[in-house]
Parts: sequence; C-alpha cells; structure tokens
Amino acid sequence: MIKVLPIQSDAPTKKSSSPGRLIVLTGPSGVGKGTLMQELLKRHPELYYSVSVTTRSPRPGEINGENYYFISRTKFEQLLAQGEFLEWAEFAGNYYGTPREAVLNQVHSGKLVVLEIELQGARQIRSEFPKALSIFILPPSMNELESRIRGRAQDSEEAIARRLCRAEEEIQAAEEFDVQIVNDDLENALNAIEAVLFG
Ligand SMILES: Nc1nc2c(ncn2[C@@H]2O[C@H](COP(=O)(O)OP(=O)(O)O)[C@@H](O)[C@H]2O)c(=O)[nH]1
Ligand SMILES: Nc1ncnc2c1ncn2[C@@H]1O[C@H](COP(=O)(O)OP(=O)(O)O)[C@@H](O)[C@H]1O
Repeated sequence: MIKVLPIQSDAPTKKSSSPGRLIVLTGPSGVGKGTLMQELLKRHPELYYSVSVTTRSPRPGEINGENYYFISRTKFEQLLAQGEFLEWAEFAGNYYGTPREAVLNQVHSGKLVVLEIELQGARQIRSEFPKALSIFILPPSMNELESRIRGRAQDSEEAIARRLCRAEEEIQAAEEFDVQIVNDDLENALNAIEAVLFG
C-alpha cells in the first residue's frame, strides 16, 4: 500500500525573493531517471538534487548520503512521526522519503531543487506545490523497460517483478504531469529536459 503524508503548501518565503523552484522527475523504475539525473547534475552543478531517505538496502556501489540516506524502518518511522518528510511513500516493500527541511531551505534560497521520486510522492508534491514543475519520463517500450531493469542486474527476481507490475500502473498516470519525455536516446532525452528547465 502506498501512503503519503500531508505536506506544507506553497508559501511565500521571507528569506529570498529569488525564484527557487521544485522540479519533480518521475517515471517507472528502470526508465533511466537516475542516469538522466547524474548527467544533468554534471552539466548543471547549480541544480540541487534532493538525496532521499530509504529503508532499502544499498546496492553495490551506492554511497550513504550520496545516493540515499540508508536507515532502518524503525528510524524511518520515527522521522515520519516527527514530520521530517516533505512526502514519503512505500514502494516495492521499502519506505522512501524526501527530507523536508533541506529541500525547503534550498528552494527558499533560490535554487532549482530536483526530486527524483515515484508516482504517489510526485502526485502529493504536485497537489501541495502547484508551482512545481513535473516531468514524467517514459520508456520507449515495456520490453525495453524490462531489459533496462534486468541489465542493471541489481535487483532480485522478486524486486524486478514488483517494479514491472508497478511500472504499468505508473505509466498510465503520465498525462497528469506537466511534461512527458521518452527516454529512448539518452542525449535526446537530456536535451528535452534541459529545454524544459532552462528554456
Ligand atoms: N516518493 C518517493 N519516491 C522515491 C524517493 N526516493 C526515491 N524514490 C523512488 O522510489 C523508487 C524506487 O527507487 P530505487 O529503489 O532506488 O529503485 P530504482 O528506481 O529501480 O533504481 C523510484 O521510482 C524512485 O524514484 C522519495 O524520497 N520519495
Ligand atoms: N536512454 C537509455 N538508453 C539505454 N539504456 C539506458 C538509457 N537510460 C538509462 N539506461 C540504463 O537503464 C538502466 C536503468 O537506469 P536507471 O537510471 O537506474 O533507472 P531508474 O533510476 O529510473 O530506476 C541502467 O542500466 C541505465 O544505464
């Protein structure tokens, strides 16, 4: 079951009048969100990437504090009860959440802040922050999506099945978002995202 916390709505900031903004990058697991994000950050170091908190185990090569903050379920539930998440969801058996304070501070200081999150969290951000720009990344086909998830070779069969099942559902929601971009050729997809972010 997916659960999402209520969060604060767009509020004028006293700290800065510069146009900070929330950018939501969403789309099914394996579509290439992480890859696109890495490239975007290389090209635009001025973007602020929100590092999420998760109860999922680290994959080989993942670094705590860089890819995610990896914590226990008990700790996650404690932070949740303290209202520390801007949004959160349960996805494929694990909790994921966006740290509230860090993100709002960055937006208020005028940064473009990118959240790379799944559908339920993206919906919540959209409804609470109407000025957020939301981008839905689509795969060229379901076959290609499956081969990307398998090609990554970092998930169990069970985790792959859960991601594919969820992907079907997520793709149906693509039209809810401001912009849809197909990640077929990586360079083309990057150019399309840049056009949306920077005009
Ligand atoms: N709602 C929400 N989703 C998140 C957050 N962080 C990551 N996700 C999403 O959770 C899903 C699973 O992420 P992950 O376990 O890293 O698997 P992957 O997307 O297949 O690499 C992906 O769709 C992520 O975009 C978060 O803070 N909040
Ligand atoms: N445009 C693309 N063409 C081919 N493979 C891609 C493309 N974008 C990403 N991939 C590959 O697909 C796999 C899943 O990408 P990843 O960024 O981990 O997806 P997500 O973060 O959405 O789960 C990775 O092995 C990545 O190298």
